[in-house]
Parts: sequence; C-alpha cells; structure tokens
Amino acid sequence: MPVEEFVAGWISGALGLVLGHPFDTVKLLGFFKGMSFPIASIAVVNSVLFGVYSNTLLVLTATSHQERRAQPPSYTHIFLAGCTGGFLQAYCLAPFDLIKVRLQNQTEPMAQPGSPPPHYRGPVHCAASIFREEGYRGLFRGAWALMLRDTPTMGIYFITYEGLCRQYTPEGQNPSSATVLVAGGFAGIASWVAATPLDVIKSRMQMDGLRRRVYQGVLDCMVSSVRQEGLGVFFRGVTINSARAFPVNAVTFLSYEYLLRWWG
Ligand SMILES: CN(C)C(=N)NCCC[C@H](N)C(=O)O
Repeated sequence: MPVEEFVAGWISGALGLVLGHPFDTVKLLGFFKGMSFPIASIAVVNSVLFGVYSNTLLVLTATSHQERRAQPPSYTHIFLAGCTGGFLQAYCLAPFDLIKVRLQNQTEPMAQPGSPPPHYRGPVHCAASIFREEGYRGLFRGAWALMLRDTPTMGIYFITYEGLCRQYTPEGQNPSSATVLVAGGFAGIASWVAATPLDVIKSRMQMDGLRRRVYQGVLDCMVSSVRQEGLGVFFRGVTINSARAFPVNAVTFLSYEYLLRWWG
C-alpha cells in the first residue's frame, strides 16, 4: 500500500489548519487555544482521508497517483473513493472532534482568580473526564452524525476538486498552482455548504450528555432542532464555514499536489 499519500495528507492537513486556526477560535469564542492538539488530531485525520482516498482509487482503477493525469479516473470512482475516505476519517476524527467541541463550548473562564474552575482543564483532562463520566462510548458521542456528514461530503469534495482541475487544465497535463488553489478552495466551500446541516446536528449531539441527555438520537435531534428554531438552523455557521474553507483547502491541496510531485 503506497504511504506517500498518507504523509502528504498529514503535512498538507497541518498547513491547512494553521490557516484555519483563527477561524476555528473565533467561530465559537472558545478556549481551544494552542496548536499542538489540532496538529496532532486534524493532520492525522487529513492523512487518513487523503491516504484512503488515493489507495481506494488505486484499487478501483489500478492507477497510481502519478498515472492519473494520463488516465483520469471516472467521476463515479472519484466519488466512491472520496466517500470511503470520508467514512474512515469520520471514525478517526470522532473522539478528537468531540474534545474540540466540548472545549470550544466551555463557558467558564480559564483559571481566573476566584472563579470556579472550568469543567475541562485541557484536551487530555477532557478526554479522561468524558471516559470517566460517560464511558468509552461517550468518546464516540455524535460519531453517527459525523459519519453521515463526512461520507457523502467527501465525495463532493474530491469531485469538485477534480472537476475544476480538469476544466482548466489541458488534457494529460498537471494543473497549474493557480488552478489547484482555486479548485481546492471551491472544493472546501462545496463540501462545507453540503456538510453544514449535519455539522450543526453533530455538534448538538456531542454537547448532549454533558449535563443531561436531551436527544434520543440523530433523527430526534434534527426534528426537535427544526421544531424549535425552524429550517434556518441547518444553515447556522455556513458563512464562517465557507470563509474558512477556501484558504484552508486551497493550501491543503496545493501542498498535497506539490509534495507528491516532488516525491514522484
Ligand atoms: C466536513 N467537511 C465538509 C470537510 N471536512 N470537508 C473537507 C475539508 C477538510 C479540511 N480539513 C477542512 O477542515 O476544511
């Protein structure tokens, strides 16, 4: 199994998240400060996404990354490989994403004299507390919603990227840097617009259980959210998600493509 794609996915994910970090911190006015936890988690998850995507295409089309410009895979194969990558990345992402959402939504100020201590003191304390208070399964709270969010939207992500690259690149050639940046940016926006409804539900499921259980499952969470807040609830955060998605994914795809070309 070729591993370059996993390594390139790790490095490009890390570079993308450096750009996305200010958006992540602003998004929920949270306490998710510092870079070590996101680098250790999101970059690993990106490595799973790109590695599984490329290796699934290898299985489906018998072409390596280097051969794919000359023999482009069909959009059906790209979609299936993207969905496979999305499904597996969601499984790896679930505990990390839960910790991120719990820390971001924590409202107690961090260690101010005289104020009550925050429920979670940091990522490791958060993971240990969830494990202690909610059990091993608690670490995977919201994982179903995450899988439903990421499986189809990663198909959309790679189809948008490939479609735009093919549109603006002469046959058989590698796309230019400008094309990769624009195609990567729009792939990020398309996938996040499609993912936002389930992203909202996923975050609510992940916060559920902190004080008491409110939702019976993903469907119950959807129905009660729409009943209480209307259909607009599914588009909460879509603007900031898209604003963040363009630079993050432009840089992710540019670094991924160039790393594989250098090694290739
Ligand atoms: C949930 N969705 C839509 C995605 N994860 N889309 C792919 C973008 C991945 C990138 N690391 C990012 O955070 O934007």
